[in-house]
Amino acid sequence: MTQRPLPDLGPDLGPAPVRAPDGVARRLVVAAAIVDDVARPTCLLAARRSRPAELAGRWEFPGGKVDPGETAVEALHRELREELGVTVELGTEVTGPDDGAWIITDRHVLRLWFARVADGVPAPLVEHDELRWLDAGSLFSVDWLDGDVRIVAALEALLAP
Ligand SMILES: Nc1nc2c([nH]c(=O)n2[C@H]2C[C@H](O)[C@@H](COP(=O)(O)OP(=O)(O)OP(=O)(O)O)O2)c(=O)[nH]1
Repeated sequence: MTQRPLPDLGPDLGPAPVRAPDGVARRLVVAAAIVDDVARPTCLLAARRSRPAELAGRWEFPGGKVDPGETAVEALHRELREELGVTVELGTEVTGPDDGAWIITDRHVLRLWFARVADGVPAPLVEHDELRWLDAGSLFSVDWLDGDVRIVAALEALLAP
């Protein structure tokens, strides 16, 4: 994925904005498709947001924004430690159609990696109030954030029955 750092974008965009193929500068968000087995995944861990109010109740991939001075992978490990209390081993990146990433909102672009829990038991510590393992047949039994729907559809094809 090509990521061109952009200067002087204003305080609201925060650090590390990237310009997506549509020319819009967005904040980079990193997240994990946590699965039971990165080599042959059969189920995926979904997380229900508890905040902010406009996103509460919607489901997403655990993760968050990259902080200044962090690499994307460092940010992902930090977010998963903070949000779920786990350490993970990363698998391959789930690349998307937008310079290898996924445009998820008009302000955010997502990079997503497969991951397996290496230590700890995932718990909804902050930002989430429920976690759920979904198999291929139940992937759409939860109300995913709008931007995630096409990503989940792509993952559906990658989950073994
Ligand atoms: N983490 C995550 N965010 C997503 C997904 N899909 C999606 O549209 N988003 C949006 C929701 C938020 O507007 C934005 C990510 O913000 P965030 O609140 O998770 O970031 P953060 O943990 O760093 O939170 P904060 O420090 O800014 O409060 O991207 C997803 O699958 N995972």
